[in-house]
Amino acid sequence: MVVSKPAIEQFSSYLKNNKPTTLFTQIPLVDLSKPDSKHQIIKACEEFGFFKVINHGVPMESISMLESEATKFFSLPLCEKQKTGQPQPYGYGHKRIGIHGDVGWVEYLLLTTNQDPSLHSFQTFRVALNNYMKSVKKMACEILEMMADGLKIQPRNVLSKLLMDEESDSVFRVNHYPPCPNVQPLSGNGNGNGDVIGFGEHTDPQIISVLRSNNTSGLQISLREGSWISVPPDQTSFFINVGDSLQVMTNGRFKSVKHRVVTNSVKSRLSMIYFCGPPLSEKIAPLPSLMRGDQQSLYKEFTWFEYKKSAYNSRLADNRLIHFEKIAAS
Ligand SMILES: C=C1C[C@]23C[C@@]1(O)CC[C@H]2[C@@]12CC[C@H](O)[C@@](C)(C(=O)O1)[C@H]2[C@@H]3C(=O)O
Ligand SMILES: O=C(O)CCC(=O)C(=O)O
Ligand SMILES: [Fe+2]
Repeated sequence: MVVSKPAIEQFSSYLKNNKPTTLFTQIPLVDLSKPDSKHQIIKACEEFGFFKVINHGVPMESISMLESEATKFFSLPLCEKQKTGQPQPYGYGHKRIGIHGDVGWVEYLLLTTNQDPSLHSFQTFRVALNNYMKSVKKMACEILEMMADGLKIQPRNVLSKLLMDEESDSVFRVNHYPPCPNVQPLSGNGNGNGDVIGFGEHTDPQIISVLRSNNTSGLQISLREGSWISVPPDQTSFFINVGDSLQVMTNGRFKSVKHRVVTNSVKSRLSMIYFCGPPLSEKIAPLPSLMRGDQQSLYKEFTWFEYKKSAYNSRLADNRLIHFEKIAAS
């Protein structure tokens, strides 16, 4: 993969001014087999918009099968990978993320979770993917139901039903970050690895995102006060991001988490992410059962279709929700 030097220098100087901290902050850990996990989920969503999940019930075998198929795919010659189509937005992409000039040290495959035609010439990959997605979707629904319980809202499938809907607009992404030789080493940046951005800072537009990666570091999340912390990788666990849609559905009680990926100079990183999206026609608004007394919505009314359209017209680092906020009356 070739990235022009000016682009790399641009990233290096960006990172110099956005150094991650190594504060003693711990990533919230939720053990799904514990009876109090619903309370831990709520706390983590309120404080970080992010948490790690163990005892998730996704068989290690289906994770490893997908990882191995994805690794095989990314080691194919470029022309083979391009048979899955140009990312519009679905298909194989490298370096360019979206269509508005964002770039990263990454190649990826972006797919719909329905019968995506992109993988028709990669049957074993498709089988491994379907198998994996089935278990991950089940876990995501369980987490969304625990969230409803923790928020004390009824019915408990108020969020998970959006994923179960046949029309659910969920997306699946596999990212491969090849090792990236350091161009301009930075001292003391706290992450001990590359200086180049693999995937620029952003929030995910959907409800939640369910991420699994191999044991290579790179993912960082932004804390509320603006500092960045590195997420220690754990290939046996999953990481959950609160997306913009869940921020709106909780009327700002949960905040979508800003995150990014920096490259590693020695090891490659492989991540697979299930972005849990509602049906396109779904109205994204604060859940009525969460609104107390005369509490007002912080957001204008919109559908997922409207939000997605606007989001896909934005740059990665943009604040996408700002266009949908109500102007506070003074
Ligand atoms: C620059 C962009 C890539 C993105 C669409 C967008 O215009 C802004 C949101 C981006 C994002 C981030 C989370 C997911 O990776 C993604 C698939 C999504 O739903 O929103 C990507 C989009 C993409 O890669 O096309
Ligand atoms: O690859 C990763 O670890 C995270 C990528 C990401 O945030 C995304 O694809 O939206
Ligand atoms: Fe993301």
